Amino acid sequence: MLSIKKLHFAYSNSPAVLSNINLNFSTGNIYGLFGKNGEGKSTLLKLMAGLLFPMTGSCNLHGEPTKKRQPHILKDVFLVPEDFELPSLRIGQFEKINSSFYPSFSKTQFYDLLEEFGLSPSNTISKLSFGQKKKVLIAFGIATNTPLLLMDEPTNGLDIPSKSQFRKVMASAVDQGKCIVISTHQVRDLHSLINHVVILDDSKVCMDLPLETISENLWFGMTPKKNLEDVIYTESTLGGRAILARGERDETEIDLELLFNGVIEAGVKITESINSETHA
Ligand SMILES: Nc1ncnc2c1ncn2[C@@H]1O[C@H](COP(=O)(O)OP(=O)(O)OP(=O)(O)O)[C@@H](O)[C@H]1O
Repeated sequence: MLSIKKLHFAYSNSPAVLSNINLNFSTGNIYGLFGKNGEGKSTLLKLMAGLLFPMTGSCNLHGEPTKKRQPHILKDVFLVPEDFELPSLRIGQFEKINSSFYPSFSKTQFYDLLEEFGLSPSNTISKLSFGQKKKVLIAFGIATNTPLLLMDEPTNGLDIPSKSQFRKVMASAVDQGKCIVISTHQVRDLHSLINHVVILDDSKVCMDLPLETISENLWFGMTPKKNLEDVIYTESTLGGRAILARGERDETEIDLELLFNGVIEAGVKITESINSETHA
């Protein structure tokens, strides 16, 4: 669906934010996009949405460059940004004005989602809190039913019950015709939601794998492994020492936070370990 090839991007004369990025995003998947602060996650999402343009390389949706901003391409992508300004309108008015850009927009779905989030179409947006405004955008984004839905830190500003609501709402929004990409630092908010991990580090993609491949090849746990040679990365936690090790075909639940820290600290060892297993 969306294909990024040899993409380079820098802001004016600054060093490259993204360098030689190659990624493919396909329908039926929910991608988790992770990276440290300033690694270029928001920049990548904006490039995907056609809001920024690659310096070299390409970013194509349905084979056409998003940078051309053609209406028949833009109708198929919606970005829920991290920071935003919304007009001082009632939610219902906002919906009437903006829904016309998205042919598959469902007003019923939007209103149902608003209700789920405890909001009403008669609410005035400027009188809402940041978290409530974010809920309006999340609900609107899902209701656009665009084949590509991009979300930048969607759970930032949401309270604890709303984070569970977010997971529930997202799970109901997934279908085989959609591709969803969610960038976040709140990895626990994506628990059991994503099925593919993309990690950016040092301007590059350092992991791009389905969760299935990760769980087949890596072992996550708290108990010390007998065979210390298998251990790739460890870190202290309140409950003891968390361990990331080479898999033994006994699948364990993926700890996304441990995976992220492990990839940043011991990336090559992890990639080599997965490659050697998958090529065995
Ligand atoms: N408009 C801009 N002009 C110049 N530099 C920018 C601009 N926006 C972002 N940057 C720089 O580009 C780099 C990547 O920023 P970006 O916001 O994409 O990172 P991020 O991974 O989303 O970060 P975070 O996790 O902190 O949200 C950072 O070094 C940032 O300072």
